[in-house]
Amino acid sequence: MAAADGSLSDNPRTFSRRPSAQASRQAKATKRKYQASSEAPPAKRRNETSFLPAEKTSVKETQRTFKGNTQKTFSPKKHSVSTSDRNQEERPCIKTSSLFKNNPDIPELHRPVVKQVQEKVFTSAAFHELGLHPHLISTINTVLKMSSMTSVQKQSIPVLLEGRDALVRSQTGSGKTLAYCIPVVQSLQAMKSKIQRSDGPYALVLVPTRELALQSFDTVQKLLKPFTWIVPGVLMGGEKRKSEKARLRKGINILISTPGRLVDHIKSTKNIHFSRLRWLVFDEADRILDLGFEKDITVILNAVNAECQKRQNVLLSATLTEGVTRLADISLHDPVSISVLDKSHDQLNSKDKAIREVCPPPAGDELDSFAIPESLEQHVTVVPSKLRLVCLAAFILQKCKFEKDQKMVIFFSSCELVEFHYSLFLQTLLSSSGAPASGQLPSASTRLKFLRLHGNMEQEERTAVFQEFSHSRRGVLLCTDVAARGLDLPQVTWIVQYNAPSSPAEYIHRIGRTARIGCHGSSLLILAPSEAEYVNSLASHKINVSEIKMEDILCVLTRDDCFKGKRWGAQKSHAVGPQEIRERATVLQTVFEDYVHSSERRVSWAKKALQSFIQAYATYPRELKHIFHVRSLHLGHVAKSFGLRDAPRNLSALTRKKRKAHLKRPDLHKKTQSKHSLTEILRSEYSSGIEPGITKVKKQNAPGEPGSQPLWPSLQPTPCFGHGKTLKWRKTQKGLQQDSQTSQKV
Ligand SMILES: Nc1ncnc2c1ncn2[C@@H]1O[C@H](COP(=O)(O)OP(=O)(O)OP(=O)(O)O)[C@@H](O)[C@H]1O
Repeated sequence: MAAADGSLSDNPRTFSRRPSAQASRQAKATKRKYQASSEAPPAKRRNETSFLPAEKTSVKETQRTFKGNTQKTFSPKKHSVSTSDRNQEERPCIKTSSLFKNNPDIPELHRPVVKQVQEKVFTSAAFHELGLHPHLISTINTVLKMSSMTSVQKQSIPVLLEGRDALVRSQTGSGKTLAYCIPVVQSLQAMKSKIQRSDGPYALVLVPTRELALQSFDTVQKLLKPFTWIVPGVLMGGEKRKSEKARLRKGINILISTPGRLVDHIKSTKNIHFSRLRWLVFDEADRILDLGFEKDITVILNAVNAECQKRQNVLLSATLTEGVTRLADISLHDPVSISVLDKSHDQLNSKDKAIREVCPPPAGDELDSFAIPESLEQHVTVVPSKLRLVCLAAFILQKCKFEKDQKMVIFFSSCELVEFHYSLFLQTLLSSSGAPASGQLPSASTRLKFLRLHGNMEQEERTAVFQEFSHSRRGVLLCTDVAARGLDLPQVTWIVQYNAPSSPAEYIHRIGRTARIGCHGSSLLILAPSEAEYVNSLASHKINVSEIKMEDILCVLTRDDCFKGKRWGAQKSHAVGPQEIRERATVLQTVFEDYVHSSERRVSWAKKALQSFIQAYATYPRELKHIFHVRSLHLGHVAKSFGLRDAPRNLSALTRKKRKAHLKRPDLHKKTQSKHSLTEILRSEYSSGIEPGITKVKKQNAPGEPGSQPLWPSLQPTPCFGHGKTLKWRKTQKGLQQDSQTSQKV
């Protein structure tokens, strides 16, 4: 049964069975792991499986639901079940409350049209004009298949070849990786005394995520093809430390790492020396500071400074925000500011001036805007909370089922939300695609393919997903912000932001996963009516979005006979009206609710996802609190978007239970009270993967009674950490030290 219907089970043996071949690779990886550990899933997976429902709905059953009546009511189906499920089954008909009643009005978007800042991507200048080693030029031309430079490369490479430090800003997907990799390789291959592997690192590149580390490593490896004596290497969380130690012992000359993992090796490995270091590169520099990595950066800078004073330092990002000024201040020497935005670069002696030009103060009107690729079309849709889930599903179907070769990335605010939607869509949307209905494109059923990526996954699976999505021509990747930075996923056509980002910089990086290097791409931001004001906030950063009406998205359901209601079932052709759209949306919502309510475990799983959503919602920074505040959410309506029929009454109990468990572990309790707790809990994808486990619970007040009242007036969300804070370092005799007062600031 489990294998045939491909649904999920919490039995570790069957857990890895996925409904389609698409996930078989991940499944094998997971399975191998379980076998290796006497069939017990690893801790993270164990948590994950506990989220998963115990029982399965067969494909047949799901299809039956899809083809059901207009679904004002539905009869529960027979599941092969446990006692708890039988209780569910014994229930009489359950009413699906109207999705389209009692919703708040969708406000007119008075969208201010602003002139977006734009940069020219390509130049006519060729790489051979740079005076590089002929083998390096031919590698760029033949292996990377590139001939002309991008604007940022044309500006940065000569400056870095001159030996200067630089602070580099250019739009997403404009070729910043090569802008630093080419000078690093050129300078190291030209060193008079030939580099030996055992010399250790000559270049250290720090990146915020493991996937980005792998990607940068791949680029460096390609460039080094003709220079086999220079050895590149990557260190990242989630990999075996022992094998990394062995590689470090043998020697790595260009070392690419995430900060957490490098710190771990600095502290515990004797084989890492920086005495020969010539380059220190911070890619996605602002993000590295934004994620609570500042302590790690302090350790790294102290270790590097202790052994080597003379080196070139480079900071790069598409959005160099305020926080980066401190890092620039302590790590750059007489830097050159390179900003494609200005279409010029200055070779200034004044560090302050360089920083100010590239990294403007946030209050600056013109200066606090970000360049957006010209070929990127940005959209927004305003959807009442009750309709969010059907609207997202309809959008996925519209693009990825009814259109050819669409590759979509959907951003969520937490790992739990990714897991929930991934499993839900696999079990509902994918099952429905098994049998194409009349009117459906013949190949449409094979087009839907779901993948997910977040920081709670095992590294092996993370890497497999990243590779699979990179090489795929189509598919839907559900992910957290772990995929927002730097990842070069080819041919992504749509970016969807299901949960709004916490800063304009994050918005820019998320949408920047499409429309790379001159390609076309589109983005969609989904907002609730109470969040419509966010459009103005984006406009104040010169970000222009055009509106897509919710009805135009839901309209696609009329193309899919799976969602036909009873009334229309008998009629062959009829004009498609708003009533039919509403009925079909209700059918789809019922499919979700039917699935979620088919067992108590699934209901509890949906509640946990809802809880995670609320927790993430409480972390928006102060300057966005007037738009995104938990008090403006309606619990009953939000619950619908998790397939829950009613506002949960026991969320507080869930929270209390978790809190109790939490208090039993004083180490975690202490952690929760530290300023990093929330950032780490919610953005755990950035951890090096080797820290002790962190409970994903935030201390909070007990929620008030759910119902028609606005959500949880008693909940006082913990102020957000990690947003917009300025880091302070002091230079002391012992090296750099973080200003402790600043680190307490929230
Ligand atoms: N000169 C070039 N000609 C053609 N393609 C290029 C050139 N330089 C880089 N690319 C390609 O452009 C894509 C984007 O490059 P890269 O990932 O370095 O962008 P980025 O500016 O670092 O983006 P982000 O800000 O999102 O990290 C990559 O696929 C890369 O191979």
